[in-house]
This record gives sequence, C-alpha cells and structure tokens, in this order.
Amino acid sequence: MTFVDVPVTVRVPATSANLGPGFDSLGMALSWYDEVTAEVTTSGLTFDIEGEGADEVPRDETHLLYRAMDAAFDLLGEKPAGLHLTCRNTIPHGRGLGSSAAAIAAGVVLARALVVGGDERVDDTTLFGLATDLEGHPDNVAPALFGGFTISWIEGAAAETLRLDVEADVTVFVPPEPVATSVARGLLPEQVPHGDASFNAGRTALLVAALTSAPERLISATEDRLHQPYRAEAMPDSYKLVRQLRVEGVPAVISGAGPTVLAFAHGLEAWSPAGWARRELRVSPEGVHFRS
Ligand SMILES: Nc1ncnc2c1ncn2[C@@H]1O[C@H](COP(=O)(O)OP(=O)(O)O)[C@@H](O)[C@H]1O
Ligand SMILES: N[C@@H](CCOP(=O)(O)O)C(=O)O
Repeated sequence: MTFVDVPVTVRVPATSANLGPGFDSLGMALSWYDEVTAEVTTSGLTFDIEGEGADEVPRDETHLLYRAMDAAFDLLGEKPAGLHLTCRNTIPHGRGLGSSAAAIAAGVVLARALVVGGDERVDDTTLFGLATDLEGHPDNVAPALFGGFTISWIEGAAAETLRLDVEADVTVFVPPEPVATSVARGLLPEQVPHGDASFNAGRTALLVAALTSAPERLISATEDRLHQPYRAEAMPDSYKLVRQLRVEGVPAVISGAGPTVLAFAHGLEAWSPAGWARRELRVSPEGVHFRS
C-alpha cells in the first residue's frame, strides 16, 4: 500500500512575520488556527471549503493547498489517483497573518503524512525548504511548520531556521480590507541607506533578546526602517494605529506585509478602530500538528 487509507487532519497556526525590524527573517506562530483534512480517493480533486476565502479561492489544481501537496508528492515520488480536501479556514487572507504560509505548511505536511513511510523519504528540513520555495521567503513558513518564535535565513540556496520558545501577550487588529503580500513587496526599494540597514541590524538583535529575556526593551526592539515606512501609503490607517500605540508605549508593528497591526500587549480594547476585528492571542508553541 502506497497511501494511507484514512483521512488525515492537521491544524496549522497563523503567523506574524518581520515583527518590526526582522524583515524576511523573524516570525512567530500565533494561537489562531486553520484546520485541513486530506483524503486519498480513486480519482479527481474535490473540495469542501468553509470560512475565510471560501468564496474566492479556486476549487481546482490552482488551489494553494493542492499546489503545495502536489510539489511535496513530487519530492516523495508518489501521486495519489484522487484527493478530497476539507478546509475549515479561520485565518483571514491577505491581512499579514500568514494565511498562504499556513496553506503551504499544511499542504506539505499532509502530503507526507498520506504516503506510507513518507517520514523516511522526506525530512522536516526538506519540507521547510520546499515550503520556503513556494512562499518565496522563509519567515512565515518556519513558525507555521515548527511553532514558537523563529529566526530564518538563506544559506547558499538552502533555507535554515532556528526555533526559540517565547511567551508573549499579543493583540492583532485586523482591518476589513486586504493588501496582497505581492503588492506590499512591490513597494519596497531595491536599495536602502546603509544607516537604515545598520539601524535594523541592531534592533533585530535586540528583538531576539527582548522576546526571550528582556521584554522591557520591546518598544526599542520593534523599531524598523526597512519595510514599514515604504508600505505606509498602502495601509495608512494601520500605520497610523502603529504610531499611536507606540506613542503610548505599546510595542506595535505591522504584521507581516500588513495591513494587520500586531501589539505586544493585551487589554487594548479601547484602541480598536471601528469595523476592524481585534483578537487577543498568545504565541503558539506548536506549528502544524495532527488532529485525530
Ligand atoms: N487557506 C487557503 N486556501 C487557498 N488559498 C489560500 C489560503 N490561504 C491563502 N491563500 C492564497 O493566498 C492569498 C493570500 O496570500 P498573501 O497575499 O501572501 O496574504 P497572507 O498575509 O494572508 O499570507 C489568498 O488570496 C489566496 O490566494
Ligand atoms: N517578510 C514578508 C512577510 C509577509 O507576510 P504575510 O503574512 O503578509 O504574507 C514581507 O514582509 O513581505
């Protein structure tokens, strides 16, 4: 038997990348999950999708979850005759909370789990490399796969990551309208001033210390000059909320490529703009994990 003959279900966390200065490097898994079930069938590709994006995502081979599974099946050297995918989506799309990374992480892990002996053929590092290739940067897929707080980098052609356990109170303010990550990346300049690069290098190093042992440094540690100022024009209300929170001493950043605002605090009810969603979260120690 090549494939397991029962459905496999995973939960996969939302993630927040960058965390201010750590552009394309730092990321954190959050206690907010999508749930995906995959089952091998005799033919075809069928979907049962509910929740976020259900009216927008395709129900064919171009669906991101399927594309990730298909790429993983290539690595595994096996293709199922058919698949049925059930998606219970709660992570909003295009808001900077890593919905695409969640779909990719769930897809590669599900594909490996469906192949009998898949763990012996493809290890976690290889899956992480594949997920990074599909996403285009490692900072969301690392915490989506491994949980916690991750520092990721590219070594030659390979993606690497270091996972750390951290605890933090997190609030996300989610605006009603999306900004696609591809659009937000298009706003970034080809080159940045050396002084800004140096500024961010210091803040990124400080942020690792602040999150692991020096939370009183979070306000300085979350400053950034490499991406947020360039993206402000695409998300002016988010940028304004970040500045307002920071003036009050609350460490706040644009989550990922935006437009969600992430603050390292709870009890921020009074700050929620009208029409935005607000959620109090914690760091998820678990990345994508199996559910029975
Ligand atoms: N659960 C999902 N199922 C299918 N496609 C998804 C899913 N999550 C994200 N996507 C795809 O990724 C896009 C959002 O990705 P992106 O712009 O990077 O924003 P985000 O910050 O949410 O990752 C969606 O518009 C959709 O095309
Ligand atoms: N480093 C990336 C992170 C994108 O995160 P997402 O959750 O918005 O997809 C970037 O800043 O472009």
